[in-house]
Amino acid sequence: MRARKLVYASRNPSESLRSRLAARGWHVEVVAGANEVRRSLRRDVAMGGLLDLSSGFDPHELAALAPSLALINVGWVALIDAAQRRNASVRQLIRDCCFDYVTVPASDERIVDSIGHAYGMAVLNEVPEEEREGRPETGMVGACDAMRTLYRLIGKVAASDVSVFIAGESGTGKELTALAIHARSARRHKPFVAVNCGAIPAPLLQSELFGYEKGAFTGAHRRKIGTIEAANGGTLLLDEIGDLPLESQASLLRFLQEARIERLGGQTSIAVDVRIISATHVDMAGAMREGRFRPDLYYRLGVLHIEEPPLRARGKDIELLAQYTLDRFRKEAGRRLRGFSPDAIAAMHNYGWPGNVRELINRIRRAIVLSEGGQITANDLELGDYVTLAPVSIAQARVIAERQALELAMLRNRGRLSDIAHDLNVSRATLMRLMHAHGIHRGDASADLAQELERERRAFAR
Ligand SMILES: Nc1ncnc2c1ncn2[C@@H]1O[C@H](COP(=O)(O)OP(=O)(O)OP(=O)(O)O)[C@@H](O)[C@H]1O
Repeated sequence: MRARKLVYASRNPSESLRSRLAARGWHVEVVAGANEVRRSLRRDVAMGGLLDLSSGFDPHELAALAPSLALINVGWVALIDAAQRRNASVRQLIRDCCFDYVTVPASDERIVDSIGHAYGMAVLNEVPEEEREGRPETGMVGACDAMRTLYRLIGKVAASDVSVFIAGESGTGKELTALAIHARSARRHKPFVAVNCGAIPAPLLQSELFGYEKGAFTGAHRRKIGTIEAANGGTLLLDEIGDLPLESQASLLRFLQEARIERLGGQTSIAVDVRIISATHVDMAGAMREGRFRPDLYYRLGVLHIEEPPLRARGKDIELLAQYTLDRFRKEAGRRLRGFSPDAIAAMHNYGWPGNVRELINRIRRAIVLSEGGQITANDLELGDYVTLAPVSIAQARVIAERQALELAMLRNRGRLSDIAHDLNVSRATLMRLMHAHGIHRGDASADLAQELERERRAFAR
């Protein structure tokens, strides 16, 4: 059994209570002031806390105690006298921070029992490390099948040096995945440089990517190294690659073929060794069909293809991510927050998360600051309308289930048409019809292109 530590904050500690606690296996530390309380608490393990308000803490001292009382890993019990029970600020403090209170005089036995329960609740708040973190070394949280597949893929991809294409809806974690690949690759001690191709005006993109020499154009007062050169030896993430203007696509393709760049206004070509990872939420098949993206560049960029799962397809991971976000930002609340109410959990599962993990983080951070109770509710997340699913007819339920099955099979099989069809036990023609009916384009893209990609990959390998 692990040692249970108890911080006993009192101006007048009771000897008999101390010995009763010791007899029940508690390692008791007696402290008198807010600073001592803070120093004796740990954040990484569950602990018990006994706050003897009846021994006389003034309001100023209570305010100083607030950050310690807000720690989620400490199960606090307050001791108060009858008069304090009528005091509004004491009542508020107990409601916000304590699992229980005992009105004194009371038997030592009663107090020790209450501390045991509070500690038990604090233990429940501990999320097992492996479950909470998913992949601690990548900063990625998630334990669902789709995320486990992603971790495996990241491991494999990191071991090779070919270019990687990451597709996925906005906010699903494409940049985080790129970072994880870099961090686990042989290039990890060299730079990781990210450039958002969609955010830089087209006329400036060439000089941003390739750099320029002094005097290359009006205003070029000194030489500037471009992002490709800045990433030399390391990894370059071309984010929102689907928005890359055609002019830059030609220059990028040339660089990929020759592994050399020329700064604007420069005379010499410079050898650059970078690994390219590109990412987009754009439907690339559509972009190529409409002539907005060069297929030859796409094949070069996408030797390996990763599909980032949308948050709505991650099941229980939604709760893991929510808890992780709350733990990360809870200090912004300035008071104790004891997790999510059941209606908040239900709403998080019912909602479709168009903005994916980024939206989840934003909603929770806003709720941490604005919520007033001890728990974050569906209304705090502005998801009050999603607590119960609107009644659905059998026909609607079929459509929802069908789409879900399609999305999951596409993730499992990374867009390979014949495998998806096999998985779902339908013909390829039926699969195409279903995808069309559900307006699923990305899978369409990866499906058709995966085959061409595979051909290209083989051609490169030869
Ligand atoms: N699995 C995860 N675990 C923890 N945090 C995550 C996870 N996935 C994404 N995030 C967080 O969500 C936010 C959005 O992630 P990121 O920027 O990587 O998404 P993206 O797909 O690149 O977005 P966009 O398409 O808008 O560029 C970031 O704050 C990131 O840290």
